[in-house]
Amino acid sequence: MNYNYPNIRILMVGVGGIGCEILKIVSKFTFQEFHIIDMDTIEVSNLNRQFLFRLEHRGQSKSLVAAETMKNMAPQLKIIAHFAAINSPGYTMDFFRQFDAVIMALDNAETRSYVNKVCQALGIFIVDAGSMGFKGQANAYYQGTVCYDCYPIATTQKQYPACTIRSQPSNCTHCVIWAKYLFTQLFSGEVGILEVEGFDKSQPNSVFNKFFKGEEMPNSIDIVEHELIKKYHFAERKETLEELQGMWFYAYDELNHLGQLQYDKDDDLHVLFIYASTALRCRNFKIEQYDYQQIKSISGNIIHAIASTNSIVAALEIQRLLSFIENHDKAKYYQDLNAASYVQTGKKERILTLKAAGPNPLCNSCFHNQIYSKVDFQVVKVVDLVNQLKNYLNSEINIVSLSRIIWDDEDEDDNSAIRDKKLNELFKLDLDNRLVIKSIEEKFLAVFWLQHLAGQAEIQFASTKISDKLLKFKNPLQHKKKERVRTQQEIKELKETEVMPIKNPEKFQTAAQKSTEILIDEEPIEQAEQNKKVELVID
Ligand SMILES: Nc1ncnc2c1ncn2[C@@H]1O[C@H](COP(=O)(O)OP(=O)(O)OP(=O)(O)O)[C@@H](O)[C@H]1O
Ligand SMILES: [Zn+2]
Repeated sequence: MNYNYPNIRILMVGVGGIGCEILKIVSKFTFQEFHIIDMDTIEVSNLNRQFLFRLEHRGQSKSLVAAETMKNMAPQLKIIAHFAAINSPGYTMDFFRQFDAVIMALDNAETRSYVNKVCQALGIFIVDAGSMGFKGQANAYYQGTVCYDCYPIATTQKQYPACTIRSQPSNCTHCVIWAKYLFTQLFSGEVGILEVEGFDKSQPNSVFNKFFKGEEMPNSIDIVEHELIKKYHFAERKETLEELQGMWFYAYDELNHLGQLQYDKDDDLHVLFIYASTALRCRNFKIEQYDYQQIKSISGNIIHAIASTNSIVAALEIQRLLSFIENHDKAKYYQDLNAASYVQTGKKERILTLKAAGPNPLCNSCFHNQIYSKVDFQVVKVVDLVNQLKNYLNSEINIVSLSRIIWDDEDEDDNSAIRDKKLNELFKLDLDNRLVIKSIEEKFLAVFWLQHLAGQAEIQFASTKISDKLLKFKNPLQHKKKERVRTQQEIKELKETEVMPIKNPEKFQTAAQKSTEILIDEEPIEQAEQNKKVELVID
């Protein structure tokens, strides 16, 4: 393999299971720069599949260790590591702007959506993959194609009625969910669904009696004499009531001194509390209890990661990245992009690539009119910015930021409260502020990215047109895609295949039911297209 891309700058977000696989694949490649970013540190539980890390790296930064390990494996690959979250201050649009493509190797929807929004605005190509046990998915997004946010994520998590959790549990999972709400109520400072009152948090006995003793339970539990137990070590047998209380009281006391907490499935003390609380509640309601590992898995919504699924979806991401870099036949290329690959390993192995729906016209992440301005937030007033924006867009407007209306042309009273404020009273100085601008009839007009720039008193707007970074790539090896219609046999297989619903299972089903699915074969052609640059228009 000889993949040389001296003009291409890549950002990879997330250096976990999929990220490590990506690095393995690109270890023979050359890029101008390959940035990797992750805010997390290495845990022992990562080692079985994140092969760039060893036991001695425990507690160290994933991105820094990965870059160091790769130095030996791939000295030619210019890796630049960032030990930070991609959505933290400093990683602004100007940081993103330097990249031609972003590889997402993430484990959460929030970050995916954030990266998607920025890349859609800047015309940066994205490949994305996710895995969940034996199932996985890979997608690619670019301006003008369906984007990550176009269709809301279908949640695969089962929902339980609050009354079942509060007072009528009938299986151990209900008790685990209850134990997590108990954790939230006691240690996070948030109001969970339990909303139990009338106990003294500084008195563990009072808390225990409130939650585990009571007429309403089939089996009320009294506090018995017990020794504190600091660690779970009962894998071989069921623990006694004394032992469960020993765990519960130890964990309660420790957690109660730690301040506000969010449940962390990787923290043994948190899990000890959940385990003991679940087991006690199971005894309260005479429910058969799962073992420690099962309870831990349910509490963290853990589906064990499978290295081979990660490796396949990582390969699909790279395949899409290469097809982006090498392909100059744009029309066909877009068609390919509007497709999602579904992977299934394990007993039934399959990789399916299906055409996705087109962009959602109501999605403002990929709304094509994206404008920018950098001004001095300490100098410019809200009213001046709004007036110039109205002029620029030639419309009455309302402005929404993070789902909050901050300006409405029809609401003089509310506007008067902020019109003379400086921008720094409303917006953050060290981040890109993303505002959605609508007409007063609620029609999308633009996505407006507002940044602070000290000393810039004059307001100017810039906007990108659908960019053509694609044509920057000069690789002589190009591909022409040949379409063919699926055979009846293939359609039958598609319908029978179970796929992973990371996103849009409904969409997959409708796509699978369609009989005119298109498969894309690739064959090289030789024809160079002209270089075009990203167009940045400053009015
Ligand atoms: N906002 C973000 N910025 C940078 N990296 C992120 C961000 N959100 C998540 N990540 C990283 O993405 C990676 C995802 O990897 P993976 O799904 O393998 O999760 P993990 O935490 O390593 O493993 P597991 O969750 O299975 O224990 C993690 O290393 C995580 O720190
Ligand atoms: Zn969209």
